Amino acid sequence: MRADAAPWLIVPAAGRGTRMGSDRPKQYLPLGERSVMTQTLSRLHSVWPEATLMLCLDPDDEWFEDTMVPFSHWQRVDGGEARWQSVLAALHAMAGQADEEDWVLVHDVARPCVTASDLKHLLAALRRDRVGGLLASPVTDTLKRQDDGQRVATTPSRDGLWRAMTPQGFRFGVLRRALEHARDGGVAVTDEASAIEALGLAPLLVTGRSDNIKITHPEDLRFAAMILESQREPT
Ligand SMILES: Nc1ccn([C@@H]2O[C@H](COP(=O)(O)OP(=O)(O)OP(=O)(O)O)[C@@H](O)[C@H]2O)c(=O)n1
Ligand SMILES: C[C@](O)(CO)[C@H](O)COP(=O)(O)O
Repeated sequence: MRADAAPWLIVPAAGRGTRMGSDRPKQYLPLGERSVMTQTLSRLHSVWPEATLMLCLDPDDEWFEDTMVPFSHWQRVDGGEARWQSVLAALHAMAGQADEEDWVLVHDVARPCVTASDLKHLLAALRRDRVGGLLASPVTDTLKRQDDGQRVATTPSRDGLWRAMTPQGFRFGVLRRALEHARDGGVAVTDEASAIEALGLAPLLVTGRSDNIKITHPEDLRFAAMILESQREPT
């Protein structure tokens, strides 16, 4: 792969959106004039139009058919029960096509507000690094740990704590090894970075905008619409 080549893109979109509680998986809900999925794919495409996209979908997905995928090169992959299984399925589908050293960026379909400038900044930082890493934002709230009920047990320090976001980017070979290692060891991982950490490596934290939110609950959808509107304004 050329040093400035586009990364591979994996978009896990096989979730069912249970916390959203809508009539369809949240990636198919309208967001402005598009669906959440089309908005997210368009943001990625605006930076890497020539990239190959691996799009993980629920094998029983009934909603995808009308979705506009802006990429010329893309493949549909059957997702798994958990997010990490969807990502691992995509990596397995890339075997024989990707080189061990190729960069792979994994981005949640549920994060439609990621900006082009954060995407470019992330990849540039990863290319200077030996491990890889993720967009993240320092925690700004005071944190509480609950007791056995719903009362405060302690107030842990937020010093050094970050919110993990996506994209998360690693080289193809190490990311596949990390997720297979997590699978074989029964390690519960909710993102790619935690699988890499379980190999004993330390992913790089790349500061990203805090408005790269993950749509999880109904109010997040309204919030995402406002963020997209605000991002149209010159900053
Ligand atoms: N088996 C799964 C589960 C999740 N995802 C994807 O992983 C991302 C983060 O997951 P989350 O926000 O938790 O989405 P859902 O699983 O859809 O939501 P919920 O947990 O509320 O059901 C989403 O882009 C989702 O589509 C996936 O590809 N495969
Ligand atoms: C990958 C992620 O978006 C980073 O914050 C997050 O871990 C996904 O978690 P979820 O439990 O699948 O929503």
